[in-house]
Amino acid sequence: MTEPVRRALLSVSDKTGLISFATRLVSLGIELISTGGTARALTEAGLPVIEVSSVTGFPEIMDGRVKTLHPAIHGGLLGVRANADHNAAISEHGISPIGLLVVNLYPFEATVARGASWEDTIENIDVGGPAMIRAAAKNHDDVTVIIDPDDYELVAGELASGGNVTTLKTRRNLAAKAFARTASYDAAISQWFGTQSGETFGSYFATGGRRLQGLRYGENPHQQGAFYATPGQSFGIAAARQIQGKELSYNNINDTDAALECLSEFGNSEGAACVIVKHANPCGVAVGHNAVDAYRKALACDPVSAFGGIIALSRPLDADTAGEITELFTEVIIAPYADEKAVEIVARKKNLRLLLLDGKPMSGTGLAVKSVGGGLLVQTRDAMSIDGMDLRVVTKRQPTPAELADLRFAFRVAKHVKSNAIVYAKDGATVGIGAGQMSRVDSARIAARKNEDVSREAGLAHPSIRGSVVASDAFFPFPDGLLQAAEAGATAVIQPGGSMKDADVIRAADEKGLAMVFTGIRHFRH
Ligand SMILES: NC(=O)c1ncn([C@@H]2O[C@H](COP(=O)(O)O)[C@@H](O)[C@H]2O)c1NC=O
Repeated sequence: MTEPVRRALLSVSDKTGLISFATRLVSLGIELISTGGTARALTEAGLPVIEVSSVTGFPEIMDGRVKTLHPAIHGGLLGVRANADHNAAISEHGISPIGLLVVNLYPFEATVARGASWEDTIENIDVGGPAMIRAAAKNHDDVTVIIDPDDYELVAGELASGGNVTTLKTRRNLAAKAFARTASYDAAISQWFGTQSGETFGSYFATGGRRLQGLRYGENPHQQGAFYATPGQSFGIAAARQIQGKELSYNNINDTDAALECLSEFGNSEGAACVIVKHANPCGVAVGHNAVDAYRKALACDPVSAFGGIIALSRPLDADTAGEITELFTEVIIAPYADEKAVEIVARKKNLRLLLLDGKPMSGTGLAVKSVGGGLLVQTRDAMSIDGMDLRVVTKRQPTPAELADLRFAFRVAKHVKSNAIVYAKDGATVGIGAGQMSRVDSARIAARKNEDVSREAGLAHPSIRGSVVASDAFFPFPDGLLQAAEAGATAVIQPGGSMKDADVIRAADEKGLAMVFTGIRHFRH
């Protein structure tokens, strides 16, 4: 039988909701113990509070590095109330049991995010807080632990209705949350140390997250899922704000992420950019004079696949673009901002999800983590851009300036298409995308065949792929893929190079009069 809470220890960096919660505790007859800043806030609010230093008989020392790390506190948290020996120790040492612990930690992740100095960052590693959280969570049979102001309401409600006792279910849930929080906190610390020392891939790897939303299901309805943000990071899909529409699904989030990552390739100087994604692959990408121009050009690549797709724009969503996008069934639109008229237009489609980044970056740095059977594959993100590559023309013919611009565009897109990736482009727009084939020749062929269908459907006299350029995410192992692209009508090629058969591939390009550029860098994406 759990004892009612008589004493609560509150030690919080984030003081959101503290006073109203503590007021409710006092009204339930619960005594408050607290550390320096928290005690000050409570006293200023007129609440009775006992300083931790009077419980420990020891002042807070070393700039607060040692304040709650004392047997009088940890004995009060860890003593098992049903254990006679523990109770004897409690009496012998004059320890007061603590039934409720409220702690949130020094803001380490936020400190790193604001680029603080080494000293400041180190001081923001909380030691006493996690020690108490772990103690209380371990002893959850007797102690309720709160690490998140969001849980104040639940606990205050249960205490009030349960005679100052919370339910075991709640205490267990809060203990699980508490251990996840300290693990996630330590993950952030260990990753930060790794990046500082250059030892990113040490013998242990820790990762953590804060739940942004539960998901109705995972990739398929029989799977469960949730979406977590990496603490301290504020970019990409996890930083986006949903303005309207149905709840995001697992696949929506995954696809929107793919769209944003691709979009992040295009700087503002390249004009407005639009990426349309279906099943994590772009099915149309373009740059244009403005958002609607970019959208039209991107859509023209594969309007059939774009049905039910994700549309990402690098410029604010305006009324023209919103009007055209809403003519087609779309799952998600994401843009940096949206003007009022555009929001109104999108609102006519109540299920259509509109997400805004509010100026936050589309992509960022850090590690990419993928789960495999029994483990995690971890790598640095593919931050290599064509702007940083040493391009080398390997054919007799040099690409024209227009071809070169399209080659650079196509290679940027190929980086975001699942391997084997082949991307045909013309005038700043994709005209054919071959994704995820086990053979590069098949990717080249599929993209060309699709373009023929699309061009016929659009009533063009010739497939628009004629006179395009082509990018390959990795080298052509043989001339066959390149010959396939030449047959489709490509006039220039960009690829990493590095195949044993490079000489044969270059010869084939020369014979067909193609210009070919080697990047020296490949962009596998699986
Ligand atoms: N050193 C300790 O014994 C210790 N005990 C609690 N803390 C932290 O001190 C913070 C609250 O401090 P204050 O009440 O002074 O604002 C909390 O984030 C809590 O996790 C500690 N600080 C760091 O380790």
